[in-house]
Amino acid sequence: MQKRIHVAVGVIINQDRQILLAKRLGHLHQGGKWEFPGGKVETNETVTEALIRELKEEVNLDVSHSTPFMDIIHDYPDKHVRLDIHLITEFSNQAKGMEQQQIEWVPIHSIAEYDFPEANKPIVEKILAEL
Ligand SMILES: Nc1nc2c([nH]c(=O)n2[C@H]2C[C@H](O)[C@@H](COP(=O)(O)OP(=O)(O)OP(=O)(O)O)O2)c(=O)[nH]1
Ligand SMILES: [Mg+2]
Repeated sequence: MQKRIHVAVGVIINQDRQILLAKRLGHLHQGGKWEFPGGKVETNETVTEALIRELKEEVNLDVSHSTPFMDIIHDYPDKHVRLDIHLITEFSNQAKGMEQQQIEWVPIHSIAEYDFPEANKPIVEKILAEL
C-alpha cells in the first residue's frame, strides 16, 4: 500500500461567520476543486506547526489559536490521505492567495454549493450541522 499523507487542514472562520475557501490549482492532485487551506505535515513537525506554516505560505494568515475539529482518512485511487482538520477563529492579517490560487470568504450556510474533493463531504456536513 502507498504511504498515507498526513495533511493539516484549517477551517478558518472570520467575525462575519464566513469560511475561507481556496481553489486548488489545476495541475495539483484534486485540481480545480475548492479546499480548506492547508498542506502536508513535514517530518519533525507537529500538526499545529504545519497548520501555522501552511496558512502563512498559502493565504498569508497568522494563526494564533486552533482547536481540533475532525480527522478523516480517505483513499483516493491515486493517493491515500489523512486530513487533520482544525478550527481557527483567531488569526491576524488579510487573506491573500499567495500561490496564484483563487480564494473566497463564503458564508457558512453557502459552503455546500462549492465543489470539494470527495474526502471533504463529512467536513462540510459537520460544519453545516455544528457551526
Ligand atoms: N489542503 C487541503 N487538502 C485537501 C483537502 N481535501 C483533500 O482531499 N485534500 C488532499 C488533496 C491533497 O492530496 C492533499 C493535500 O496535499 P497538497 O499536495 O496540497 O499539500 P501541500 O499544500 O503541502 O503542497 P505541496 O507540498 O505539494 O507543495 O490533501 C482540503 O480540504 N484541504
Ligand atoms: Mg496545500
